[in-house]
Amino acid sequence: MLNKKAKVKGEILAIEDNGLGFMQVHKDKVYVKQVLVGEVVEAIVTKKIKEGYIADVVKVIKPSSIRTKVKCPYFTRCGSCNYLHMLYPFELKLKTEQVKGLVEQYRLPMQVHNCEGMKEPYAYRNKLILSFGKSRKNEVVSGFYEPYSHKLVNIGNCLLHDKKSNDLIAHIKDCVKKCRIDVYDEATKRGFLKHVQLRENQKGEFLVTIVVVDKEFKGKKKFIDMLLDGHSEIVSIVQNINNRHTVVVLGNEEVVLYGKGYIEDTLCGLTFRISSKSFYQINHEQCEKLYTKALSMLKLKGTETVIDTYSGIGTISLLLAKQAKKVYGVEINAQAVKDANVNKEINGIQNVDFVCSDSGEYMQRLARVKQAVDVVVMDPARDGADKNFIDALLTLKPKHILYISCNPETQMRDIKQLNRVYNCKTVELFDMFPRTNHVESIVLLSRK
Ligand SMILES: C[S@@+](CC[C@H](N)C(=O)[O-])C[C@H]1O[C@@H](n2cnc3c(N)ncnc32)[C@H](O)[C@@H]1O
Repeated sequence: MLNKKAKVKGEILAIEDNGLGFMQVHKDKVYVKQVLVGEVVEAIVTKKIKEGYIADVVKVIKPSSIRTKVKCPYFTRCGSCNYLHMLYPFELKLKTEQVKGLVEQYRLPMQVHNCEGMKEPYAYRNKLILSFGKSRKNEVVSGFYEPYSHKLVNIGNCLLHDKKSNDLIAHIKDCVKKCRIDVYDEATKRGFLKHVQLRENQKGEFLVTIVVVDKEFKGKKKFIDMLLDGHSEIVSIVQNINNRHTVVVLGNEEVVLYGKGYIEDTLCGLTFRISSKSFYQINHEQCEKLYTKALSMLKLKGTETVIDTYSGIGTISLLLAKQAKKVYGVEINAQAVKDANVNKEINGIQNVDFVCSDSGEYMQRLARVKQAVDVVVMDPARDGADKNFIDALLTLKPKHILYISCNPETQMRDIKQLNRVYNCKTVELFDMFPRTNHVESIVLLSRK
């Protein structure tokens, strides 16, 4: 049993899927931030978790040869990146090895291909959420959260965002201060401004979403005028109202304060409208590679009916439409479905229908009427698919299932259940989130 602030010393035996280095200290498991396999380190315990303890590294006694100088001044505190201290080729290798480990753990007969990285693995994020809060001294703090904590780290430039985003963050912070906007304090649950979400398209245009606790926005005009002054890259500003005291960033209600309330982006040759509440892949370059690979893996003939589940704003559905007879996109977020229907119009595509539904329930409905389905594409959130969904797949038995995931752990868990009916040969990995412990993965399952 270790106390908080206990000093521990030892060798890092593995890097876990969550990016933390594993160290055994007598009977205790200690997970150390920002270390590498084989390193001998001294660390200080900061938190007790179910599996053991979280610790911060104090001194690297024996550094790894793949350790590199970190270029970010916030790295030791901020929770956005966790692999900045590792040479990038080794990050790709680690991600590949970790997925191989999962495949072995679930005893799946699959070959894991090397993770496809970026040439320049920085400045790729097209979305960011700047959170606001107060320090103990009651000063305004704005930035990203520390990992495993609700403490905010005051961020200046972030390496994962381009110069335009970083400049806009600085400008927004300045406007908040100058307009004396009351920021939200998590401790007292008081204050007005919680977060600002930025979304950028390929043209460098921004949709700015201001998340506040109330519809009444005192000093709104002055704030908006100041935000826009000299910043023509802001094409729209939306006020999002979130008065729930939870970790969920966006509320349901929105008011458009400036512009159209959305931005448009081009991806794989199509145009997509994106609203603040809709999902859109955060790495444009890698997303194009991912979608291109996904489509080529399916080898559609043009005669198939495809169900694209967890379809977001319809990106995959609309790309698939060119190669299939009919596509149905299924998405739970009503705003995303609205965007998807507009995207269908913008791109002049007719053979796609979008349905607002829970994907598991939708699939169950198809299973009850024994609907013939050729192909199911699934791209769920990190939790993976639920029992309803997997059971329906096993009843419907489509010829192919293409499973895209941002969490290979839940993806392999789900594939294990499908494996008695489906063959799966390869796992394709794309580094959608360089310098973090996350990776995107695709598996094609073909009925035995
Ligand atoms: C990882 S995103 C993928 C979106 C889209 N395929 C893309 O590539 O842009 C997952 C999507 O699933 C949606 N979603 C989450 N739970 C769902 C559910 N139970 N049923 C249907 N959609 C769901 C989310 O709103 C989100 O749009």
